[in-house]
Amino acid sequence: MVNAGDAPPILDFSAFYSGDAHAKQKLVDDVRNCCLHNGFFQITGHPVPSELQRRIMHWNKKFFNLSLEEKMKMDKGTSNSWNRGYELLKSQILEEGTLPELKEGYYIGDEIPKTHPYFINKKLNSGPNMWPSASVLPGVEDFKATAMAYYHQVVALAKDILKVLALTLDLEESWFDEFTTGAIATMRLLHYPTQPADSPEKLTRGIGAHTDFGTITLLLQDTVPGLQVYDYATKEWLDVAPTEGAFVVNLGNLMMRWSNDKYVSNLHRVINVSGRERYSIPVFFSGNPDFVVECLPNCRKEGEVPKYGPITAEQAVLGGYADSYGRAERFKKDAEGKGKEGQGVVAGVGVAAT
Ligand SMILES: O=C(O)CCC(=O)C(=O)O
Ligand SMILES: [Fe+2]
Repeated sequence: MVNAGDAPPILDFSAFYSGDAHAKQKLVDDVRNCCLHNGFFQITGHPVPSELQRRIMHWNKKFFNLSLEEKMKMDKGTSNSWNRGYELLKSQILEEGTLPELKEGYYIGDEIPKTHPYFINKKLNSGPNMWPSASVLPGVEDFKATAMAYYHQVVALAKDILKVLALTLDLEESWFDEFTTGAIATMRLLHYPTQPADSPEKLTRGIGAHTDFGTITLLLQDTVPGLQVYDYATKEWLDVAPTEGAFVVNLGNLMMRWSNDKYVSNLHRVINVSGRERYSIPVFFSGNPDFVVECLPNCRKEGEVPKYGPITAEQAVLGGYADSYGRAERFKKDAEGKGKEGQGVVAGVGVAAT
């Protein structure tokens, strides 16, 4: 059981592959409890090799060590229109009323050539990745190979987690297979610099309180803490402790909507007061962009009308994008107008992410 005030539990996902029906059922029951509670859990015992996790984290750090000038050549705002590449520090405000976020990012996805129907039809985040050149980042070929191997393994794991989610709803394990075929997922390398000592404590965020847009998110943290999940019952922020080799799994807004709000896409945030640089890597699994999401079976009572109408996965995910970036733009304009940074009070929370 997960109770109010409990941090997300660490579940051993090897039960899914073990052939031990009892252990597998226990895993399904534990995952269901988490989905009903706050939509967060951690998993160990998954098939993604720890060596691959270490290598991608190593490249994460090396990437952000590049000069700002080099990173800006891959700027995701100006170098392409399909949301790949570098995102400058302070580009987002996910929590209304807080300061632009102390994080920089780098977006990677499936390597989609310009001849691919997803590129031609401008599907969500679809196109070629933006990589640094070898003269700028020696060993970049290894970075690419590591990033893509990692990406594909995590996407495969996301599909296995969706099999478990199907079982939590008493559906066939294969229930999400059509949705996961041709799925889009986006990974972002993240770097949270140390928070300057003089930054206003109440307004400073690595990433402001938000919920994720997609279906599920699989997050790798390094050893530096900072991620917190909101607990509505106790009105407290719970630390999600970095656990070696583990993925933090959380449900996104698409899954909450799909389940008729039975399952929870929960608020979370990062505040890096550790005095150390923090690195993390979320992979946001959106699903097949054209799949029509409509109240899942076993998520409403007989005869009850679903809360939400049908929507494609792509539309559901796109819905939140504009909000968070628009907010950062408005903030900058406002600050320029007032001639200084740091106006505003913490008011409400954003429903946004990637
Ligand atoms: O860096 C983290 O620990 C969390 C990142 C996150 O919540 C996000 O990118 O949506
Ligand atoms: Fe998030």
